[in-house]
Amino acid sequence: FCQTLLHTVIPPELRFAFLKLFQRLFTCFSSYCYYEITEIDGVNTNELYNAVQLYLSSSASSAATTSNRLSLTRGLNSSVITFGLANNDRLSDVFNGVPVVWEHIVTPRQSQTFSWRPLPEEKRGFTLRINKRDKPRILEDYLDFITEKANEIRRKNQDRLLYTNSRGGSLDSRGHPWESVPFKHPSTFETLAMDPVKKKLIMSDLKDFADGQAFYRRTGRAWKRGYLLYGPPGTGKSSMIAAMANFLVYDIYDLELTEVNTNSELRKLLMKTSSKSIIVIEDIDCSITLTNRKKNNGAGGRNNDFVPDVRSSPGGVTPVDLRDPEINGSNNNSITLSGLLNFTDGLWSCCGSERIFVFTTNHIEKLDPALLRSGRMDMHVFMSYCSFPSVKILLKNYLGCDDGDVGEGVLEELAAVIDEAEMTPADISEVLIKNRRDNERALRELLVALRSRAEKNRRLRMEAEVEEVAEEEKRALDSPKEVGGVATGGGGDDVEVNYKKGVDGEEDNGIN
Ligand SMILES: Nc1ncnc2c1ncn2[C@@H]1O[C@H](COP(=O)(O)OP(=O)(O)OP(=O)(O)O)[C@@H](O)[C@H]1O
Ligand SMILES: [Mg+2]
Repeated sequence: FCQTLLHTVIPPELRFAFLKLFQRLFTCFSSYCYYEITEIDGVNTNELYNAVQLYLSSSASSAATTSNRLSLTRGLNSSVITFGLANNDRLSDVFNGVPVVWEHIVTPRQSQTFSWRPLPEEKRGFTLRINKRDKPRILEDYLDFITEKANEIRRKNQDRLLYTNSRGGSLDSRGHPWESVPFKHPSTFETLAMDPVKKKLIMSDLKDFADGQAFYRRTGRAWKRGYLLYGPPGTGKSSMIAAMANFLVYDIYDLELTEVNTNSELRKLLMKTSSKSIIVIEDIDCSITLTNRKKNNGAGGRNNDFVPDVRSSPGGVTPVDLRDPEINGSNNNSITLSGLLNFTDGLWSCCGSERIFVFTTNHIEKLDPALLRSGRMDMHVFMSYCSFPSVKILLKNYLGCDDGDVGEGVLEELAAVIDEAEMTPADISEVLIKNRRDNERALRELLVALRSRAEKNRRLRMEAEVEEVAEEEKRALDSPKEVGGVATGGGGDDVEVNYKKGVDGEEDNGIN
């Protein structure tokens, strides 16, 4: 109305000045402030515009039931469809109890101004309207909140990625040492068969970690956490990593140590990982060989060195043998234990933040104590053979059987035999998958498998006991009589651990 009045009453040469004056007056008397966030800021893309668009998409999706017109988009690398504000539409929002209004304004671009890159034909922008008296109280916090929320949505909308360094040290066209594929592993904590108490403990630990930015800053600790998963093959170590990634919505970096030749290469790989990620070294005892630290101490060489395993190196050739004292002098041409430890908790480990390191092994007793000492791997998680609570989870996953669906007798029999059978969740899954069309048959077959495995274990144990007694008798006959009753300490430095025991040989509940 005002503009029409302006056009008819005011002469053209005075119109612009009048318009300016009118706008000033309007701003003075209006109780609102207006902020324009344009899509293109000069020639650059305005990050804030993208952030607002994403942030409003979450509000728009909830308004989808009431609004007639919304825009829909699906980003590159994403399987999620996002809602958005349609052109020249409005949306109300409330932040800290303060109402604000967003308007999406799209106007045709007047004339193509000179630019190094082609500009879109439309000028797009958001206008934020805030009450003047609320502005100092919320504006900055609100924009920070929007940026943070947008990052979170962006991450959730994008498929997570599984990275690998299987290309060796070579870089891609963007100078990146990691290759990636979309990560779509379906394992979750719900499907993971393990002791529910242990599971809850791990989940709350992960949650505390993800929410712990303030805690880590306050205590001066790098925002990272280390997990060591150990146990027999097929007990769910890799499945647990996938469940962790799905739970936290993190990317995974699967580090193939045999492809890394030097400590500096390892450091570069670390520097190229993003935050909110899980860095995994699987089967750490197989991918590298640990030289005996104590033995090397006297030799003058560096004592805490891993050597890439000859068997797993391409062509069976070890890049540099650190056990050779002549080569041992330089630490630049091979990967060492100290390099690996620096990787996990040295100064370099905190470039970036919110990262989880996970090592897995079938043989914890083969690992260097330096890797196991407290503070290095924050949590040692023992993945055990299938227990009674775990088998119930598998029955639910594979057969859809809840507690009430399985007869009391069958449950009792399962409980009686499961521990002695020492079957892994992978073994039990196989039996259940094969018979999944017929629940009764599946349970029958499972009991048969468990009983036969338990019987086999019993026999093996008895044979071992007989053998041990025979060995002891033989030793007693062979050894000269002990004088003075002083026993000498035997054995090496190795810490003896079996799957039922913790690192120190004490009874272990599976989590240290
Ligand atoms: N705890 C578990 N819960 C559910 N499924 C499991 C579990 N453990 C193993 N499985 C099943 O067995 C298969 C192999 O498990 P997974 O690869 O996680 O074992 P692993 O401990 O990593 O073995 P390895 O030590 O050989 O790497 C998985 O595909 C999964 O279906
Ligand atoms: Mg595995």
